[in-house]
Amino acid sequence: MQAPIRSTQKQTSHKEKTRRSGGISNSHCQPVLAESQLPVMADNKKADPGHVKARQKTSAQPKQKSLFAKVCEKIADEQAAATFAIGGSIKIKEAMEIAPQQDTGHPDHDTDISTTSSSSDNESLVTAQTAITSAPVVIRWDSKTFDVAPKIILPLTKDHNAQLSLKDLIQDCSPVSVGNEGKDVYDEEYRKASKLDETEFCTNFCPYALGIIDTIEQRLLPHVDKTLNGVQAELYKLNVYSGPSGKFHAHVDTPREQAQFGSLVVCLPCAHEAGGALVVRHNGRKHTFDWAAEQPTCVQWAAFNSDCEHEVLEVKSGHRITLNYNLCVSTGVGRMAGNSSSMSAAHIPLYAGMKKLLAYDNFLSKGTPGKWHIGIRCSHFYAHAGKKPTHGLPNSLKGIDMAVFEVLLRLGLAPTVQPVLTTEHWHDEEDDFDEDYDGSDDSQEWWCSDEDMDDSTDVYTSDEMTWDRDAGEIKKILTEEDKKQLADAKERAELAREEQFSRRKKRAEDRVKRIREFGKWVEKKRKERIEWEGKTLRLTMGRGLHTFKEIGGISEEEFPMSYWGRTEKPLVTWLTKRPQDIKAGRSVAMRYVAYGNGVGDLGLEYTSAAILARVPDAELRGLK
Ligand SMILES: O=C(O)CCC(=O)C(=O)O
Ligand SMILES: [Fe+2]
Repeated sequence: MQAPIRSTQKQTSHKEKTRRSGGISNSHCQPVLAESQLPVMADNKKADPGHVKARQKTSAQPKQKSLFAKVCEKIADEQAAATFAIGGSIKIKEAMEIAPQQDTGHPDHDTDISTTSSSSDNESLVTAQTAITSAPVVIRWDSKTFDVAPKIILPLTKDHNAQLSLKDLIQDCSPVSVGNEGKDVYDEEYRKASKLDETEFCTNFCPYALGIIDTIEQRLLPHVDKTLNGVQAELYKLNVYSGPSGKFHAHVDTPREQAQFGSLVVCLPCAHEAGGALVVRHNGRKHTFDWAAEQPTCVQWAAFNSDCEHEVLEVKSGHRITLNYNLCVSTGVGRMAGNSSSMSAAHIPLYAGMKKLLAYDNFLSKGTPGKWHIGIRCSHFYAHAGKKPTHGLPNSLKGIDMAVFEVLLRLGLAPTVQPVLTTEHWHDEEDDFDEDYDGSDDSQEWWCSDEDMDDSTDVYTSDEMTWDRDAGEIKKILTEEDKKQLADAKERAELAREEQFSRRKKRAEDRVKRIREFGKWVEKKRKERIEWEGKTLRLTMGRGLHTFKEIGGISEEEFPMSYWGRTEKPLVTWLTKRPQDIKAGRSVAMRYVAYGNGVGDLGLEYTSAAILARVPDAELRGLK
């Protein structure tokens, strides 16, 4: 078991957790980057770099600024509107239509033909709709009482045995603990539920066969050629939330695998009369899946990106029985990100806007060519450390983040995903400041301390004798000549010491001067942050992703330096605003991991990540 990273982190109170919800409800099936929403793409002809170049001499700067602002705005809009949770409902084939041996879980495709009359010409129109239905769901499980594995078929029939099988199932489930600082704890205030682990039951229910996984793939991972990747749903629990008080407080799922991008909850057809809604929140939006009403005639499901906060509201009565799956990206026959020959990134509206922006030869023209980067803060959080060196990123980028990545890749900007370690620090562009500079004005003191000086001579003298350092002994009583030579040596050493001292002093003074100038620069930049080219604030970025390392009792400030080492400091023009919530979100994710839905896997945590892309200078972009 791994120790929680940054054990100094405080736990969030339940109240605090539940307070952090937004109130805006959004359509959960909105496609990412809908064409109609991007103003800069409206005219294909204008998106052509040649046209742009010809026209830009006259009023390029204001146009470029406004295009830049539009692209930034577009990314923000898309991040705000991107799909983070979807759901659906599948009717159970009428019990009477099912022969006893038909509990295979394979779907039936019913053709439902309806006829409507056209009012204008009396012609009949026939529409056919294929609806998938599910067979009743069968669960067999390890009994604590019987040798033979009992089974339950949902929905329950009215007969007495069926009711008994529900009672047996509930009895054989164990109370669910939560992971808190590496220990299993039962905290019914936080989570009241019971469960069977995946090794204790089996079922005929198959989310692939019912089209659920296809839907998830299209809606939550809508980015690349489908032949190169897929969604893998891994069943890991059966949960029962029973009335009157079954619930699960707001939390973020513990990432169990690095390729995990989401969670799928399937609510089985078993009556729970009221309550038990699943509420999923992301970026101030929320989506509620209230399944009580349609029980028990349907299988209902919800899938969401697992870094989104979610909770199960209190079940008032009955039993809410769910199957829980981890959703992982499977790379199939090749790497996912960017490896698709039939890649659709060029059709993502953001692509045209970015391309047009790059066509301005003075876009990002300040600073050293070849060092320009653009950066986009990811909309989701990612598990950044695991036992394996491979992280699963960029392959497991979620929804809108993957769409942005694909666009940059397609534009030849070689994007990378890097962890954002802190948003607090500002760094100088070129200077390599000492790690131990503490930022205070009296820091000059360190350079004149005695310990700091090297011994510049290997002879220590007194009036009468000499100490030979190598031989380790007093050599002889000194003659007058010796004394003179030693006095000269002492003088030379003194001079060398003074020279060294003033060299160091000068270096330190320069450094302090640069720090002060940098401080002023930071202030200036802070003031002009709104300006489009003023977005060069520096985040501490991890160079890359690491294998997991246990670190206990270390503060958040110490953590990046001691764990990630010296961090890279590219000059980044951010296309996303400095997000207020990134730091809070990241902390929240860490707290939730300490008290999340998994036990014993506290070594993993979420962090915020950013997509950085290097922008070649104009010549290499083919503009000069
Ligand atoms: O049952 C649900 O709706 C959600 C359960 C959940 O959040 C979990 O098991 O982590
Ligand atoms: Fe959860």
